[in-house]
Order: sequence, then C-alpha cells, then structure tokens
Amino acid sequence: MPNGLIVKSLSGFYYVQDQDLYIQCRGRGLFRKQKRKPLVGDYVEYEAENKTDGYIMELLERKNELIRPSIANVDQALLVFSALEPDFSTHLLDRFLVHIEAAQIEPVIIISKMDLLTTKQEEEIQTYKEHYQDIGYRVRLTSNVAEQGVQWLLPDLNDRMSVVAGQSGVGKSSLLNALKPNLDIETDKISTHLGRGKHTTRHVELLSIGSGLVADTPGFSSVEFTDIEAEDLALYFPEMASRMPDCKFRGCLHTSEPKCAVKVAVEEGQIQSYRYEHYLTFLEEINQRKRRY
Ligand SMILES: Nc1nc2c(ncn2[C@@H]2O[C@H](COP(=O)(O)OP(=O)(O)OP(=O)(O)O)[C@@H](O)[C@H]2O)c(=O)[nH]1
Ligand SMILES: [Zn+2]
Repeated sequence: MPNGLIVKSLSGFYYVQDQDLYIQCRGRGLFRKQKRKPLVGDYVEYEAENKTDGYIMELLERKNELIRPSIANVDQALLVFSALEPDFSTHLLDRFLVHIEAAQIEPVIIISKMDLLTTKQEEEIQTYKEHYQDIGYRVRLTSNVAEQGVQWLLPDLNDRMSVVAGQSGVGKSSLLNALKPNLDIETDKISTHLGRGKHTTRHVELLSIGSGLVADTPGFSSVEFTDIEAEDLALYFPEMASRMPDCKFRGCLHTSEPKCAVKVAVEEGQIQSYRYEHYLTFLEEINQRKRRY
C-alpha cells in the first residue's frame, strides 16, 4: 500500500502528499470507532481510488504530537524571542527550552528585532548567543524579517518539519509572512487543484520550503511544566545532563546534595549561574504543583 504524509486537514478530508501526488482522502470509519484521529503531520498508508481521491487505511507510529497547533511528528521548533519589545528574557527562553527538550523537539533559537538595539544592548545579546551556542543550541539573530527575507533561515528548515513558537508580539507572524513568498507557489498550486480559495477557513497546513515543511500557523505561546517530573528536569538542561553521571548520589537533584558535579560546574563557571537559577526555580514550581495534588 502506498505511503504519504497528511499535509492538511479540512472539513473531514485529509490531504495526503505522496511525492507528486496530492490525494484527497477520507479516514477509515475504523479510526472513529477506535477514537484515533489522523493529524496533519501523520505518515499514513492510503488506498487511492483514482489519481485524486482515496482512503487513509493506517496511521504510522507518531514520534510526537502537539496540541496547539494540532500536529504530529514535529522535528523542530523555531523559538522566536525578541531582543526588545518585549524584552529578551533568558528565564522565558529556558522555560521554552525545557518544554521543547522534554517533547524531544529540536529548538532553533531566533532572536528578532535586533534592529531596535543600541550597540551596548547588542553586545549583551551576542554574549547570550555565545552561552547558548556553547550548550549546543543553534542561535540566529535577525532584524526586520520582512525586508531580510528568509534566505538566512533556509538551511535550518531543510529535511524536517518545523513549527514556530514564542510569546505574543515577538514576531512569529512576521516570520511566517516572510516565508510566504516562497510558499505561495505551493499553496496556489494546491488551492487551484482543489478548486477553492486560499485560506478561506482557518486550518493547519504544512507548507514546503526548500526541502523542509513548516506549519503555517504559530504554535504554543506559553508553557507550563505539567508533565515534567522533578527527577527529569536536569535532563532537559543539556549542560547539566552531561555532568549528572559524575554526581555522587543517584537521583541527585543538584540542590543541596554533597559532591554534586552540577554544582561544581556552576561554581567553576562552566555552567552559567542564571541557567542553574532557572533550574532551581522550575524545580520549585514542579514541587509546588505536586503538593497541590
Ligand atoms: N523593528 C522590528 N519590528 C519587528 C520585527 N519583527 C516583528 N516586528 C514587529 O513586531 C510586532 C509584532 O510582530 P508579530 O509578527 O505580529 O508578532 P507575533 O509573535 O506574531 O505576535 P502575536 O500574533 O501576538 O502572537 C509587529 O508590529 C511587527 O511589525 C523586527 O525584526 N524588527
Ligand atoms: Zn548533582
């Protein structure tokens, strides 16, 4: 049976892309009975009745699943933060990063509105950029995305599926709109093909850019640690995770335990102290939440 990718879901139809084929499918009745809902981003087995219509017969295993937007198999999140308006906050950045690490999604940290900064402020952002790069993260700085286009971002988008996320006002829509000139070719083709106007109904759609896919709608804008356990938190700080095996005690939470390799690294300046402070804050939040239940 042929395999394809659901690139759009609208009014009970799933649009399955299989190389050059673009097939309007219905889900098998069985899915409803089993309470399984095909999602945009799902890889599926389908049966085509002809070149344009078919049925989804089986959903292949999902790597992950986001709620908003409702989408499966996300590889990467473009985490947008503005340098100013709203002010850049490592606290908020770390909060997003923990969430993304826990979901096993690769982050790309994008810091927008660099054009608004004084030289001194710019140096500060450059320092943070180095800190996060040292941890192993990709960091991209950008000014006026609209004029800049997206050439700078294209290499990051290839061969994977991305979503855009970040708090309100940071420039997520601006980024998506900057991607659009590239995208319109694809969307136009698809719309004509389906004989309906473009963007008439709000829906999630995967758009191809270069050899990558991007969900055409901003994703989550806030995060809470609802499903993260205290013992796991340090795993989502890569620079702590790599040092944990050297802690004296198994199950070390890196707070007041003796011979903690993480705390030694903080004291020696190998781990940024603000990162460690955020770890402690998040740990406290997780423990508070536990006490409430
Ligand atoms: N100076 C400057 N302004 C920017 C930049 N990127 C976005 N903006 C402006 O910032 C404001 C917010 O941008 P949006 O793209 O709407 O932000 P958003 O993240 O989509 O916001 P929500 O829709 O509220 O989630 C708009 O007025 C943009 O024109 C930038 O790189 N430089
Ligand atoms: Zn420790």
